Amino acid sequence: MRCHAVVPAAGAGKRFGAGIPKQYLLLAGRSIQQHTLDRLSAMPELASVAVAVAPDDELATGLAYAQPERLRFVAGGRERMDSVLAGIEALRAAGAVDDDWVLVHDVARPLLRPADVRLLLTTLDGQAVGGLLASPVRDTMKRGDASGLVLDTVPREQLWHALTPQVFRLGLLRDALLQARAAGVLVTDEAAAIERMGLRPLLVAGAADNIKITFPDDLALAEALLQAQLRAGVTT
Ligand SMILES: Nc1ccn([C@@H]2O[C@H](COP(=O)(O)OP(=O)(O)OP(=O)(O)O)[C@@H](O)[C@H]2O)c(=O)n1
Ligand SMILES: C[C@](O)(CO)[C@H](O)COP(=O)(O)O
Repeated sequence: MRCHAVVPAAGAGKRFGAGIPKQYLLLAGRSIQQHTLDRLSAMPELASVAVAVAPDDELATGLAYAQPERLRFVAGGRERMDSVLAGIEALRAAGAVDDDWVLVHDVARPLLRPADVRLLLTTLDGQAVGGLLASPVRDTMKRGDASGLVLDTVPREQLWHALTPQVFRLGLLRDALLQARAAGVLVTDEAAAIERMGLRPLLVAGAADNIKITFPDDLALAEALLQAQLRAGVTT
């Protein structure tokens, strides 16, 4: 299966509130962005890597990456789905075709295990629709109202945390995202756009340490998880 990667990396990190986009914060001495892009570009299973950065981003191309020749930086968009579409268009302009697979992975998830990428790609090879890494919900889930009072308890059986990568055929994903955008629907992951078409992506259980750095306390957690990954030898 010929597979390319798109890395949405154009976010502002508002929930983190660092004053700079969170992907440029340091994790064990290197930026979150460098960790994520180095892990993806080291994977021969990925034919190319398109990175969608903010149009006014002046940091991305000045950083030292392990394999910079594998990275193609393009201007992202106002929403995550716009950035993913921009990455897809860049892949198409470089020769990718509708039947190729595209793997979409958040730059804010630097602890992605290469073994999980291989598991996802192997599991999906031969699948019709595509799918995503996910992690089963462990806690009891509550829905709260605006004042923080419990509205109800959400049955957690068959509930998953959607992670990334999410992998679909390039043409199908492009159509799905364009249709969602045309309908004014803001999807927060690629699978939701595919689901809008009446299709059912496959959930593939991945490591729970594939966290998305979103809030300040996620950075210390990521530091600890990275050290555990290094000790376990699961970063390559
Ligand atoms: N217009 C956007 C918005 C988000 N992203 C990317 O989508 C991923 C997941 O988004 P999120 O964690 O929400 O990142 P931010 O949008 O930066 O965070 P916030 O919502 O707190 O501003 C991130 O890698 C982010 O860089 C993107 O490429 N383009
Ligand atoms: C794609 C994603 O990481 C799956 O959980 C998530 O939807 C991104 O959401 P965000 O609001 O853009 O961080």
